[in-house]
Amino acid sequence: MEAAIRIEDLHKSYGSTKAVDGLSLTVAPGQIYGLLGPNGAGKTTTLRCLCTLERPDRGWLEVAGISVADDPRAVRQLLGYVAQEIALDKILTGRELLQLQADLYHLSRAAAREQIAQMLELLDLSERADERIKTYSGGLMKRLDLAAGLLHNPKVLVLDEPTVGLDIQSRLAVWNFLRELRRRGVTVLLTSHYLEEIDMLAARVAIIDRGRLIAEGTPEELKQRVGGERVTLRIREFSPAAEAREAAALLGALPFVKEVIINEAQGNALYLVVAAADPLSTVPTLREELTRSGLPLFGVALARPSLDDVFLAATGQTLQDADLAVGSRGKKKRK
Ligand SMILES: Nc1ncnc2c1ncn2[C@@H]1O[C@H](COP(=O)(O)OP(=O)(O)OP(=O)(O)O)[C@@H](O)[C@H]1O
Repeated sequence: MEAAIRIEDLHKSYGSTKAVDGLSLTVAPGQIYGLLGPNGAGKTTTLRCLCTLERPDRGWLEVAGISVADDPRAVRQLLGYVAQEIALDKILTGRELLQLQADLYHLSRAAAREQIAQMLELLDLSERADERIKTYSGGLMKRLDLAAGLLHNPKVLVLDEPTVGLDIQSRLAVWNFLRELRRRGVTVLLTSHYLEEIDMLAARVAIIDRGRLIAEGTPEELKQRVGGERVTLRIREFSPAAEAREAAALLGALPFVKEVIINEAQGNALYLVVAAADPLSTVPTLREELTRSGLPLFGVALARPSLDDVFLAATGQTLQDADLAVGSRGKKKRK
């Protein structure tokens, strides 16, 4: 079957910043595909290259078998793109904005009326459709933005952080909307910071960091690949690095400990992957081992593997920590 989206060896730099560094991925038709990664990982740049808004330095991009470089107009017809920032004319009512969008896409009057009614319904906007956009909450604006992106019935919908900063009611509306699109066979490529969201909605996920693919598969596969139960130990609230290394070597030698990762961003907490049916049963042994070497134990937490563990296993930090690290380095704003 022909892929809905094919990205091969995509490269894009801004000056000395490598935003995307050799990314490849394939999205099957009708699939919801998640791109997960911290701030600055290159997600938006990838989407913008795919949607003809940015020219790649190198690489091959294809939508439903059509080359983005060779036939950008045809690709734009097939695609719907909803950017992270909302740019709506707030003087208009929701319905007027959708009508304007329908005119831009040259929809017939009848088709426009039907599509607009459907989209308003789908995104739970009908009640507010005839009020001016300036009276809408952020969540309502985002939903209207999504409706506008879908008006021309694209086969492939590209969404950049569709739920970031939304209240829970709007997030639920967007999730229901995505599930409905899946039912209708629309291919969706979406980025998110929210691990649970991708875990719940996406058939496959690509985890990217610094412009590179670090893991790809179904959420289940990825979680199984990192395997094991998780035990997070804090020796102290903030442990010196040398002490954390000593404890890691000590605990790493225990037969049921498969892996130890030191999380610098979390006060050198130790993330242990343990082979035990009940991870709680390992805690007394871990504690004894620390006590024997004169080390204290500040805190313990247990968890099943999550997509964040996939990121942690590959990069040595959690997604949230990676976001904070980028935040503190300062991120250039898109013009
Ligand atoms: N127009 C631009 N000019 C200069 N640098 C840019 C531009 N666009 C992106 N970058 C840089 O490229 C890198 C990747 O940015 P990008 O926005 O693609 O990441 P992202 O994963 O989408 O992050 P976020 O989740 O914050 O949107 C970052 O270092 C960013 O500062």
